[in-house]
Amino acid sequence: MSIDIEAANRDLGHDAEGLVKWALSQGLPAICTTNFRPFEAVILHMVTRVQPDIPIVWMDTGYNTPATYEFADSVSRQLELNRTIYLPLRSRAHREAVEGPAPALDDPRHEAFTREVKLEPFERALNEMNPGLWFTALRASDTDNRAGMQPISRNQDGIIKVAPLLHWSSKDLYDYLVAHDLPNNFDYVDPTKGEANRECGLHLQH
Ligand SMILES: Nc1ncnc2c1ncn2[C@@H]1O[C@H](COP(=O)(O)OS(=O)(=O)O)[C@@H](OP(=O)(O)O)[C@H]1O
Repeated sequence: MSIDIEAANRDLGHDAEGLVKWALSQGLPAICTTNFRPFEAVILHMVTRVQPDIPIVWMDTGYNTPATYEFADSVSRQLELNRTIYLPLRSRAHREAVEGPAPALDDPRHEAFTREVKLEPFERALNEMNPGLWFTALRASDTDNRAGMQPISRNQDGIIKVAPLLHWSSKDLYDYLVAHDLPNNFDYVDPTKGEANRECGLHLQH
């Protein structure tokens, strides 16, 4: 039976938990990516309530704050996440010894840096896990590109990408954390993005 994405977007577009249940009932191998940015416990809690052992994929660029590493471990323990970490092929120490600190956004080396620390590890994760369904916590307010998205789409790899929280506000996310007694992490930076309302390329290419 073919999957009717259009009907699901129409019927469930603003119902985050309904989207998660609909997606996981399609019988496809699923993953959820996370970077442990602010409010990330919401998506992690929501997907694991329906499928406790769903693979959680984190590309650790090597450039997270100590608070993000602590948060990643404590929320993984609290939710008993089935987490797999994908690391770049070269360590941060190695890269910095020969190339120096992370290049700024306007540095011509920035694109290669992003490919090395985030895109290649993600493509390796896709090759190894071969998911048919991919949950992310993208939000319409993140970037102009995301403002034009639907919560469910099929990406260029043929994977059904689901963003259950696409239409949620920060207040909605905050209220969910409080209601479920979940932690938060605001001490977060991503050297591939520089600014929060930028795309690093992961969601433009996949
Ligand atoms: N490092 C890393 N590891 C795993 N997953 C990651 C990573 N970076 C981005 N993502 C996925 O992309 C979602 C949006 O993240 P960002 O806007 O912060 O960054 S990006 O520009 O898309 O890379 C992000 O959404 P969240 O689910 O909110 O984490 C993830 O699904």
